[in-house]
Amino acid sequence: MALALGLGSIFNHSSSPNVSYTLDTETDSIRYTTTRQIEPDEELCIFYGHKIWFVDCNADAGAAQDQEQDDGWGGLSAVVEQLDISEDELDVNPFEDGDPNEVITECDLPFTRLRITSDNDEEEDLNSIRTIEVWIVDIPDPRHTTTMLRWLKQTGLDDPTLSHLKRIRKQDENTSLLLARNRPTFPLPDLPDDIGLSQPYTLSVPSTAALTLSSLKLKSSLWPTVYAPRRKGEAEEWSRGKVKWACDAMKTVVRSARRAQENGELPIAAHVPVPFEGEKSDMLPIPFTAHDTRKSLVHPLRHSFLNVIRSVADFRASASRAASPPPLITAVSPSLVEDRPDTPSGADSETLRNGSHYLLTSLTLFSTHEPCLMCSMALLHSRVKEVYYLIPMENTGGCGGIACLPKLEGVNHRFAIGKWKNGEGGVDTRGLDVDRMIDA
Ligand SMILES: C[S@@+](CC[C@H](N)C(=O)[O-])C[C@H]1O[C@@H](n2cnc3c(N)ncnc32)[C@H](O)[C@@H]1O
Repeated sequence: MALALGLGSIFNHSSSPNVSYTLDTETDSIRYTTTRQIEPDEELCIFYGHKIWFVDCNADAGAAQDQEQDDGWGGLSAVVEQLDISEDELDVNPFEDGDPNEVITECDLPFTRLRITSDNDEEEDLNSIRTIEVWIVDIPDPRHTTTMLRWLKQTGLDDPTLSHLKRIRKQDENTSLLLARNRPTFPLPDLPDDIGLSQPYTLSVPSTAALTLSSLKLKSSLWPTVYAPRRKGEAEEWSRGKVKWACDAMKTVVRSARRAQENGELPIAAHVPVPFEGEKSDMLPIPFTAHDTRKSLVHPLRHSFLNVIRSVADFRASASRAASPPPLITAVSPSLVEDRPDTPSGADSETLRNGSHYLLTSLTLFSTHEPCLMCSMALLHSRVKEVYYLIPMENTGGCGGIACLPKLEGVNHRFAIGKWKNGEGGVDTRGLDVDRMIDA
C-alpha cells in the first residue's frame, strides 16, 4: 500500500474524471495528467475505482449505473432505465386462441430450455457404472428356459426393480437366468431340482438402464441391459393452454418490475403463479409476486427471488396458524413485500419458524432476470420445479450465466430452466437497458 502525499490526497473522485495518473517508478512519484481541456474553476477529479466507500456527490446516471453493476451482489441491480411496454401490449397473449390442449412444438415455445442433465452424465466407463448384486443360475439345457421363466413368475421373483435388465443372457453355448436381487432378508427359494441346474451364484450387474449407446455396450458387458434413452426429467411437452399460462405469468413479472421502478426500486421481479390448471393446484392457492427491495430497505439481501420465497413461506406459516391473528400477507398485495424482522418475536415465533413453509416443490417461478448465484442456491433449497427468466445475467447469473447451480454434481435437487425468448408471447425487454447483459 502507498499513500499519496502532497496534492495527491486532495483529488476527489469522479466516475468521469478529468485527471488520470500513472506511477513513475524512476522518481518514486505519481504523475497526474489532465485528460482534456480544463475550464477555469473546474474541479480536478481522479477515478478512485469501482468500490468507493461513500456516496458519490458527482454521480450522474451513467456513473450510478456503473456503481450498481459492481454492487457486490452479483450486479443484479445493473438494469433497466425504462420499462416502456404499454399495458395494452402486455394484455395481448398470442396463445389465447386455439385448442388449449394442442401440444406446442419445441421451436414454437416462447422460451428455450437449458439442458440440466446431459448424456455425458451417463456412466461412460466401466469403473463408473453403478451396480447391484443379483443371483444368477446357469441353465445347461436351453429348452428349460421357458420352464424357468414360468417358475420365476410363480415364485413372485419378477421384481420390477430389475426391469432395466434382461432376464436371460446367452453367451456362446451358455444360457444364464437372472433370478433375483441378492438381499440378505429375502433368501432365494429352492430351485427346481429336476432339470439339472447348477448352483446359483452372485454377480454385479448395472443398477440402471443405459441412456446412451456407448453406455449400453459397457453395461451389457456386465449383463444384458435395457436401452432407455428417454428418461425422467426429460423436457415435458407444453400445451397451448400451459404456454398461455406462462405468458400471463411473465407479463405479471414485467408489470411488477415496472411498478417497482415507478416506486424507485430496481425493476427486478419474481412471480410464482398458482400451478397450471390440473397440475397440483393444491400446492399454492394464490399467486405470489415480489420485486427487489434492496433500495427501499437499504438491505443487500432483499432480492426479488428471496422476497418471493419469503412471502410464500409467510403465507403458508400464517395459513397454518390458528384462525387469528390475521395473516401477515394478503392475497391481494403479495407483491408489496414489507420488511419484517427475520426472527418473529413472542407467540408468533413458534408458528412462524421456518420449517418447510419455504418449499416451492412442484411450483414454477418466472422472473425478469436470471437469479444470481445466491438466489439460485436459495431456489435450489426451495426445491422449485422450474425457473423461467427474461434477461440472462451473463456475468453473475447462477442459472446458466456464470454458473448453472442445478447442474452441479452433488446438488440434492435439480430444477428445469428456460430462457424466455425476448419478444415472444407478448413479453419483451423493449426499453430495458439490457443489451450488454443479454447473451449474444
Ligand atoms: C482522498 S480524500 C479527497 C479529498 C477530500 N475531499 C478532502 O477535502 O480532504 C477522499 C475522501 O473525499 C471524499 N470524496 C472524494 N470524492 C468524493 C465524491 N465524488 N463524492 C463524495 N465524497 C467524495 C470522501 O469522503 C473520501 O473519503
